[in-house]
Amino acid sequence: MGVEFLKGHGTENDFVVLPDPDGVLDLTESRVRALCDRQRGLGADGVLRVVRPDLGPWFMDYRNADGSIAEMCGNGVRVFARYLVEAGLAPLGTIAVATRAGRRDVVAHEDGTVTVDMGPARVTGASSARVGGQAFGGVAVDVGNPHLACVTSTPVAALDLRDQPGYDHEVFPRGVNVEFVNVLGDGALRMRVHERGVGETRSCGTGTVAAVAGWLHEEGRTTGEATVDVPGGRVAVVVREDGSTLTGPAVLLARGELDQGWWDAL
Ligand SMILES: N[C@@H](CCC[C@H](N)C(=O)O)C(=O)O
Repeated sequence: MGVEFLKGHGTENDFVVLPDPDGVLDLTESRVRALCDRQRGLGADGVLRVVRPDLGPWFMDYRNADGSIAEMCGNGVRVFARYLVEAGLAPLGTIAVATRAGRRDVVAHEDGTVTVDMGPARVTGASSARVGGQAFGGVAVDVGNPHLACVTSTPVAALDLRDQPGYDHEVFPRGVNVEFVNVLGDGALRMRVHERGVGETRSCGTGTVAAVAGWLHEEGRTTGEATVDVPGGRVAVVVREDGSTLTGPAVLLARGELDQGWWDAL
C-alpha cells in the first residue's frame, strides 16, 4: 500500500495533504520538493502533514514547496480543517489545531468556508521592498510568520513578481513573505504576494491578514475589517486589538496513493 495523499486548495493556494496521525512518515526536504514540483510531482505550493501527537490536538506540519518549514499557513489550516471534517476525524464547528505559531481555533462551516482565529497581527516597524528597480514602502507584520505589507497606488496587476522582491535582510533575517496591496475602497483591498519558500502564489492567508493590518496602520487604526481580493479568489479578514480572523473557502479535490517505489527512491 502506497502513501495516502489528498490535494486541496484555499483560494487557489494549493497543498498536498498527507494524513499521518501516528507521525510515522519521514517527510524529508527532497520529498516535499518532489511532491510540490508541478512537472515531476503532484504540484503544490506546500505540504500539510496531518499529525496527532499523543492523541492531543491535531498538529499541522506545514512545509513550503522548497522544503523549508514555516510557522503558520492561513490557507493551509483551512484546508487542514476541511480534511479533518471530511475524513470524520472532527465535527463541523470549532477545531483546535496546533501549529508552530501556537494553537489556532478553526471553525468549519456547513457551506464549505472556514474561519480561522489567526491570533494577533503585530506591526513591528517600517521597511521597504524593491521590484524591478521600484521601491515600495511597507510595514513589517508578524502573523506568526514574517510579512512585509506594502500598500501602494501602483496597480498590483502590473508588477512582475517572478523574482524574489528585494528586502532588508537585517529586518527579516529568516526571510519574508512580501505583499503588495491596492486599496479599492473602504474595507476592500486587492493583493498579490511573493511567498518565502515558494514564489508568487495565488493567495496567502497570513498575507491577507498582514495586508489588512498594514492598511489599517497606514490609516492610523488598529482595528477594522476588509475583504481581500487575490488572484485565486476573495477572503474576509477582521483585525482586532487582541487577535484577527480569516474566513474563506477550503476545497479538497482529489485523493489517492503515492507510488511506494517513487516515494522510497526520493
Ligand atoms: N500560504 C500560506 C503561508 C505559507 C508560509 C509562508 N510561505 C512562509 O514561509 O512563512 C498562508 O496561506 O498563510
